[in-house]
Amino acid sequence: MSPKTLYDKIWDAHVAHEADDGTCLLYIDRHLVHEVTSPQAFEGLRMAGRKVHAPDKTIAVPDHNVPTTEGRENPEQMPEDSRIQVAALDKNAKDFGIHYYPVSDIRQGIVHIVGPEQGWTLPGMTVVCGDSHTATHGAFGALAHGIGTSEVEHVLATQTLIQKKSKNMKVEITGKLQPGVTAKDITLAIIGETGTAGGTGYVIEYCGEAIRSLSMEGRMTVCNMAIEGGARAGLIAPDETTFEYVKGRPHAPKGAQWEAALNWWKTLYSDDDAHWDKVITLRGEDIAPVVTWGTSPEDVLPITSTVPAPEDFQGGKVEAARRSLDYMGLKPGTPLSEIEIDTVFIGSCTNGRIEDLRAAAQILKGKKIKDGMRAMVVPGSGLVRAQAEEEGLADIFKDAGFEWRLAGCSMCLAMNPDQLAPGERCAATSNRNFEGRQGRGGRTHLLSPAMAAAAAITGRLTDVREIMAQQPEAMHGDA
Ligand SMILES: CC(C)[C@H](C(=O)O)[C@@H](O)C(=O)O
Ligand code: SF4
Repeated sequence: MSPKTLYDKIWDAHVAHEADDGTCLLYIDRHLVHEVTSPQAFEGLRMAGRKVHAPDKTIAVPDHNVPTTEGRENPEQMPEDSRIQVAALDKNAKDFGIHYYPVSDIRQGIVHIVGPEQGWTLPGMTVVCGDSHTATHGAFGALAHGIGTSEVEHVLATQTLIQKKSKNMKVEITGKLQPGVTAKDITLAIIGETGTAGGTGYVIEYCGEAIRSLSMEGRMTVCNMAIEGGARAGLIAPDETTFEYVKGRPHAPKGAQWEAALNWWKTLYSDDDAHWDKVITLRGEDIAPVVTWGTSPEDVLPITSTVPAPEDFQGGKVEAARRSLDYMGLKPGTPLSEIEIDTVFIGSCTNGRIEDLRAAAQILKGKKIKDGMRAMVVPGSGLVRAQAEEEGLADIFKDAGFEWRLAGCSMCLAMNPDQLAPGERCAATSNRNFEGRQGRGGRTHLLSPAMAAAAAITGRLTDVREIMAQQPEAMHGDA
């Protein structure tokens, strides 16, 4: 048998039919659904008089539009278009008999946090959702990617998807990370290296010692941004860390089925002599805590750098940088650590998990946010929120001056009441920083939860290691 990559193995295990031109019909194991990209798909089924083919493999949760303040069960809290989408999901979930976590359910949250948390996402699966950050689930060694609304309808109706195979790309992060450097810094640093188009046409497998040593939360952060690097999906081969995380989750296999699943999962790795179409290697030791300065995730630099000048770039990027700097209101040569911010957002499917909250709280413990700062923590799910309360993290945030919100996409995108006003500048743990992403005229700097916490304290983009130096015990933490 010829050697295969992990992607090849999962792909081959799911091909139901292959046409002469290489187009395949793939079987889909899990279909995640949210309120924004599903209404027309369900409407299509209704019009055709069809059912959902595999309701037991279809999981829905409202997340993008929902307010994150108390009392949100009251539909009056939402603008009309959001209210219509959430009400449609409520009705569709009931009418079509799919799994559903309404806002009143403690398990509600961002779809990419809920899926893994509930054990819906498992190694070796194909996972799709009408959402580009479905890549997150690749952290389990699942082939996971976003689909469009017409494909949502196709998967609902048939539990299959028409796909062409992508090429194989390996991104290896060798060695160990320096203190203060996190999964978010890794994933931003990779995009800084490859650009937002570097992964176009590929499925990326992340590997190497620095990736292996990440928790599942960290691995999800890395895979979450595969799409920002242009890739179809990101993958990490499952290992003991994965199995440990999955074991005992509500929808994970149990007993003899667990043993059988584990036997298969242990075969899910890229063979030594597998063929790679593209390989990128970074040294873990070389990665610094980073922030973005522009309006693309590839506009990333170590926090110790200065704002670049358009002339530092070549080709089309010169004009793009000029426009970015103009929109961001930044002057070339300004130290990044002198950029003042007025808003801090900790949350999103990139960094809204328990470990992210722990990392931020570790920096904030016993400290206050800068006067006048608007700072919010939006846990990725109701269960993350409950756990953070139990661990005392919520109190650390609240004592520091943060708002402690209910779960949802929130300020990651401006589709709900949590938005930036024009000209406001936000340190955000989310994954996109394009113009208007967090509100019209809003300015976004992407960074890790620990870096966001540091910025909240000082009121400017800040090297988290400065704060860590004042609290020596943190230097040895894994945050
Ligand atoms: C609304 C949804 C379709 C969108 C996506 O696909 O990514 C959103 O989640 C985002 O992050 O921009
Ligand atoms: S948290 Fe942000 S990136 Fe993630 S699904 Fe929601 S809007 Fe998209």
